[in-house]
Amino acid sequence: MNTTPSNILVINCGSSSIKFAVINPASEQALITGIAERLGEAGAQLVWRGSQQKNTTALETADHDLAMQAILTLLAEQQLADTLIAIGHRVVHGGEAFTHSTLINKAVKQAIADCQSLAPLHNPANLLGITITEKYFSQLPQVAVFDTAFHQTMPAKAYLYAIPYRFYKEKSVRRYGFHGTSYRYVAETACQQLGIDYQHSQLLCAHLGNGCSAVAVSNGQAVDTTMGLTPLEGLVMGTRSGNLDPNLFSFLADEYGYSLEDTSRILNKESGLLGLSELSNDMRTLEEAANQGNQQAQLAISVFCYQLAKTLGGLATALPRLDGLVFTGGIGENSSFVRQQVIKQLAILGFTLDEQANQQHGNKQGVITQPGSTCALVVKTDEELMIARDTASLVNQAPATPNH
Ligand SMILES: Nc1ncnc2c1ncn2[C@@H]1O[C@H](COP(=O)(O)OP(=O)(O)O)[C@@H](O)[C@H]1O
Ligand SMILES: CC(=O)OP(=O)(O)O
Ligand SMILES: [Mg+2]
Repeated sequence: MNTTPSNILVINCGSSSIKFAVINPASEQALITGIAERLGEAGAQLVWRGSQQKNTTALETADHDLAMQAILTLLAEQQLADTLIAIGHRVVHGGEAFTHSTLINKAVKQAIADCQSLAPLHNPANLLGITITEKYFSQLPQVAVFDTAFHQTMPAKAYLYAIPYRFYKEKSVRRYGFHGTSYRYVAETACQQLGIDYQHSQLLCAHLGNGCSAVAVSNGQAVDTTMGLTPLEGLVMGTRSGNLDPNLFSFLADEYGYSLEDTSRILNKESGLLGLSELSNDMRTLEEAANQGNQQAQLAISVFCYQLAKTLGGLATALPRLDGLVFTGGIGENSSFVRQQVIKQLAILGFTLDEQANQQHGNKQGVITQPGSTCALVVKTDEELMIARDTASLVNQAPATPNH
């Protein structure tokens, strides 16, 4: 094994999980990937994969701190701890302060903390991940890679809400957009696959995971997107409602006596596919139930697909032409049914599905439309690789000592 330190530890710290990967930036290979999940509950566990099969270790009721210790022990056992040169973190909300990834110092941590209320499901956990890794890897530089950064090229007509302008001037209330790290990766990869120049490409990309969003990318720059001030706006998601009438807050207050907090929780955690189906936030579970005749599961999927197609149609107006529609994220990469429904609904944009290719690309990359159709394709996202690339490039330019 090459013992010269050269690898990047990538951390995506969520509210109940820590996803991690060790990636060699030269070969772009992941040497280990894993997740410490169900943190804070009974049944917390560490699931990881090196060069061989999947391994699972029970963590009892570990919190984030204990989980990080377990990850560190694992990396030491796998002889990877001493090969690290830096740590890259996914940070969901960077506000207007960050247009690119950045080395983490005190001021950066403060700026991330300042955005906590704008991404309450994500930023507090991301910051916790940074604080904990600083404790265990105090000698290593750390980098923050923001979901919002890619969208900072949007023009004002796309990012402003039609509310009194002072809210933008005083508190930066605007549309930010998320999943930018995924979009940078899939948009570039799609262009490579289609043999077109990224800097002169016109793309729509839909990242459909637990959170779902879409973006219009013109000449390599984001020009409009669906998520907003927070990751609640836009498409129907696993547990998030996406777009609705903001008067719902006062309606539910009058009718049910719900506080702002109650309705906010409902819209973020109890809505979307879960709320409509009253069964699950997981598309796989819903597709199985729908196939067995569960009508609410069928309804939830049809709302998801219709709203997605309608929104993509709207986003297409931000582009002068359309070179490709990219599906990515767990649903985008795996659900041939969702892709089929969306492409059919978008016939007006010149899409004709290749049914066989769509089925075959169940879990692969490739074009899923017929020759002569507007192109749609599946690209497997790799946010971890993007984070490793950004981290390696910032660390290579930076002074050796971190500035915590
Ligand atoms: N084979 C599949 N068919 C349909 N949906 C799938 C399939 N595999 C994964 N998914 C869905 O992908 C979603 C999770 O996406 P993922 O990108 O892994 O989430 P996260 O945002 O947490 O990273 C879930 O709704 C899951 O059901
Ligand atoms: C911003 C966002 O929704 O992220 P995720 O899909 O990881 O929940
Ligand atoms: Mg994801």
